[in-house]
This record gives sequence, structure tokens and C-alpha cells, in this order.
Amino acid sequence: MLELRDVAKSFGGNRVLNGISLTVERGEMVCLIGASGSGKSTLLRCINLLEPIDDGAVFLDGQDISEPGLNPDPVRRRIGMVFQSYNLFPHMTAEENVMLAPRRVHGKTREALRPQVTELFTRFGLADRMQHYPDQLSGGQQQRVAIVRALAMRPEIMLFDEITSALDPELVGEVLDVLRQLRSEGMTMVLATHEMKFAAELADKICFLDAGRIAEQGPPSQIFEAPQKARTRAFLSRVL
Ligand SMILES: Nc1ncnc2c1ncn2[C@@H]1O[C@H](COP(=O)(O)OP(=O)(O)OP(=O)(O)O)[C@@H](O)[C@H]1O
Repeated sequence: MLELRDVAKSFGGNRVLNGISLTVERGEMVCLIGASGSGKSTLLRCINLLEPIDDGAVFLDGQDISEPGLNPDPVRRRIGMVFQSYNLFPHMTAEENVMLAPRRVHGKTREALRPQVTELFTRFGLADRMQHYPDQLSGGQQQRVAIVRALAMRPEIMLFDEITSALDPELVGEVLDVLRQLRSEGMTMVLATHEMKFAAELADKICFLDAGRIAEQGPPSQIFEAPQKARTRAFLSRVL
């Protein structure tokens, strides 16, 4: 469904992605792990066309979405992204936050959107929080609303950039449960994460990024239990 071929990206003279090739099949969960600065966020941003790539190509269902000059908006609608900081509008209720993009992009009214949006809030245990403002919600609830907001655009694939990193430890579990649920529903997902246990338990594939390259990739059993490369072993011994 998603294929990266030899993707390269530099910021000034800093080569941040250096020949990344990766495929994500429909329904798969792929986890990007690696040290801070290894390029995980940049990779996700390149997939979502928030950053133009310098070389290589990104294909979504066979279409080259990295072609210069291509209108990114239709592609971005197919690819949802959730960030570490939830970025909810503070002056809007959770429901209004979630409805904003579908109202603007699809021109739908609140009434037309309400059944779908209510269903999403209910599915993720937030039905009683729809009329709350962000400052009335915990960090975990705000992040779950941010996920619901991305899902309201009915994306085909979801990108998650360290979405639990800003949360208090006791709130991490409820957000990981949402990912667990999405996975069981068959959502295609790419996650940058430091949650190694979660990645080991649920990922179909782990990609270990090291200085802008995929140093190692494979099923969790291969990466966590028998890493082939010394740098992967060194990284895992530090974080596990
Ligand atoms: N917009 C930018 N302009 C210049 N340099 C950038 C930009 N975005 C990222 N970088 C640099 O690219 C490198 C990779 O950053 P990136 O955020 O992709 O890493 P990461 O693996 O996601 O790290 P972390 O786990 O800390 O989020 C870093 O050296 C960073 O400083």
C-alpha cells in the first residue's frame, strides 16, 4: 500500500534520510525505532508530504505521491497524522475540534457529521467528553481526541509521531489501547515510538533507524530477540 524507494532528505548540509526503502502492506503496523535524531519524525513527515524529499520516491497504492508539483491536499486526506503535541484548538470543544476539518474540507454540516463523529467518540471511550474543552481533559484524553480528529477524515493509513512521549506515564496505556484497537480493526499504521514493549508485542515489522538509514528491519522477534547489527544491539540494550 505504501512504498518508499531510496528516499533521501537533507536540511542544509545535514543528510537526515539517506536511502530509505520500506514497504507497508495494507493492515500492517510498522514501528520506527531509533535514537533521537535518527530521522524518524522526518521520515513520517516525508510520507505525509509535509517535507519534500530530495531523492527517491514515495508510492501510495502505486501512485508516485512525491512527484514535484503534485497537489498534496488529496494525498494528505488519505494519510492521517498524529503528533506528540495534540494541537487541539483550546477555544473549541472536543467535538468541534474533530468536526473542523471534515466541515472545511468536505463542506459537511455539523448535523450531517454528528452520527459519524459520535460513533468515533463512542468507539474510543470518549462519548461523555464530546462537549468538553481541551483544558477540561487529561493529556491522554486530549491525545485520544487528536486521534479521533485524524480518523474523522477517514484516512486509509495513519502515521503516529511519538504520540505518548509527552504524557504522564499513567496516561500512556489508554493511548496505546487506542492503537491496539485500531490495529485489530485493520488500520494501516506507521509509528515512530520509544514504546519498545508495545512495538515488540504488536508490530508486524520493526525498522531500526540509525543516522538516516534503516540499519535493520524485520519482525519484532528478529529485531528484539536476535538483532544482527551491533548498533541495534547497543541501542536496545540502552532502552530495554
Ligand atoms: N526542519 C528542520 N530543519 C533543520 N533540521 C531539521 C529539521 N527537522 C529535523 N531536522 C534535523 O534532522 C535530524 C533528524 O530529526 P528527526 O526529528 O527526524 O529525528 P527523530 O529520530 O524523530 O528524533 P526524536 O526521537 O528526537 O524525535 C536532526 O538532526 C534534526 O535536528
